Amino acid sequence: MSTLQTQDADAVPQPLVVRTVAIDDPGTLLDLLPVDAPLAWVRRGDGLVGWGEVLRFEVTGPDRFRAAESRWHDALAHAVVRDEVDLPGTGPVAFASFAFDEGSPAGGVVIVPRVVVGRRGATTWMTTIDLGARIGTVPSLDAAVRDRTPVAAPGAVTFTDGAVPADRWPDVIARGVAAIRAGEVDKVVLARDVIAHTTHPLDPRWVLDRLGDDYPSCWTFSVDGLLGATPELLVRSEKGLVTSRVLAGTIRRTGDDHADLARAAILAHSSKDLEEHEYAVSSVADALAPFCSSTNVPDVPFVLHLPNVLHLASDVTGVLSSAHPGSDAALTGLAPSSLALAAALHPTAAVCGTPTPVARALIARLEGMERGRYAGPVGWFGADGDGEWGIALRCAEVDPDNARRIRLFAGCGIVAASDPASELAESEAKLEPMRHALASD
Ligand SMILES: C=C(O[C@H]1C=CC=C(C(=O)O)[C@@H]1O)C(=O)O
Repeated sequence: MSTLQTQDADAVPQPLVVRTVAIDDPGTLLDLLPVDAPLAWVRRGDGLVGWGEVLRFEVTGPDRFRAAESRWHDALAHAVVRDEVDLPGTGPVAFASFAFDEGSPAGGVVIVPRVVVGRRGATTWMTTIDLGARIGTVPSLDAAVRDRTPVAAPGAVTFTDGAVPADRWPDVIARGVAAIRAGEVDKVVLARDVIAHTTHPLDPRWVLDRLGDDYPSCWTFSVDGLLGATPELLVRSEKGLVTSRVLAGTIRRTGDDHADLARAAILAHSSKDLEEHEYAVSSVADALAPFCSSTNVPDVPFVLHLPNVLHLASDVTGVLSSAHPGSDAALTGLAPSSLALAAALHPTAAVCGTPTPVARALIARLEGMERGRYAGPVGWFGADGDGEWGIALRCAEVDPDNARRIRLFAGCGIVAASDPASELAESEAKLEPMRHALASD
């Protein structure tokens, strides 16, 4: 496991100096972002945006979540914090995203921004984070965003095959179905990628603005070149309450509202989709149970309507028990952080399969693609460990060496009754948000 941070490792670590103040309504959060390395976690206009980099930790391997958490604790150990708002997302905040696979070179990255602007309902705030300085006055937001360059369109976009060409992907699915019918696994989630080539280097804000407008019920995120709008919340942990929005089971929308209502009814009664969904819900409920004194797992999913697809969805909730046997929390008396919960939940059967270890091995054998940070946890956490982590879906990764090259991802849950051609069509529907967000019209 390796970690890396922007501070000189041999130097005496300087304390973080953090100040949060209430500010007047700054308008749309995403509109505040700079072109370089924007950070975002926004849904329905609420959430956090950030920029600048006070600290950066890079982690790899099976221990990547724990390593990230311990670096964050170290950074906070001597922090000087003045928080005049005291809400989730105020005070010290770090954004992070992690690879799906423990062996992935993508590992994970934690970024502590210089400036965070947040909104929760009618309350808006700004946090400034620095190293080693004394708490001073907070610069005005106007000063912080004065020299923003206008958002630029990417120009014409062409798409080429990713690791597995689209016309060969149904074979991959067929092999997954065969493995299920042979009794190897109950469910496996298989994914593909597509490469977008833009005329101009991508301005991430172009994509984020469009995703935020088109998919307001999703969590629009941006962390270190990974951009997307995910409908799936891996876990939110806030003052002892945990929530997870589990999705699995999908049908494409037609564009005709009347026809889509009929499709919603078909989805809600599809035994293939209900089976796919049940595996995902169980994986989340089972992973949360050891941490919770009580959980609420809906018996029946609801249908989530997105502009491109309809999903079967279940909101699983729980109350954290402060100390479960055998845990760090049992020793410390502290509840697990949101990142510890995300680590315990990942990978759910919405992105991996059932049983998890066999599905993971099957993905490695069949998929023919390095997932990178696609399908991994992405989100933010604060000094008290509370935070929100989505599953990085409906997303794309900008090539760090070529901002005209962007990798888009989509995957599908496969069960015994899955049809390869239908799954290819479903993956196209899941690519639609990013394809559209990249278009210049
Ligand atoms: C793996 C993806 O979606 C998951 C989440 C919702 C529905 C899914 C499905 O119906 O297959 C997938 O489990 C993806 O969008 O890349």
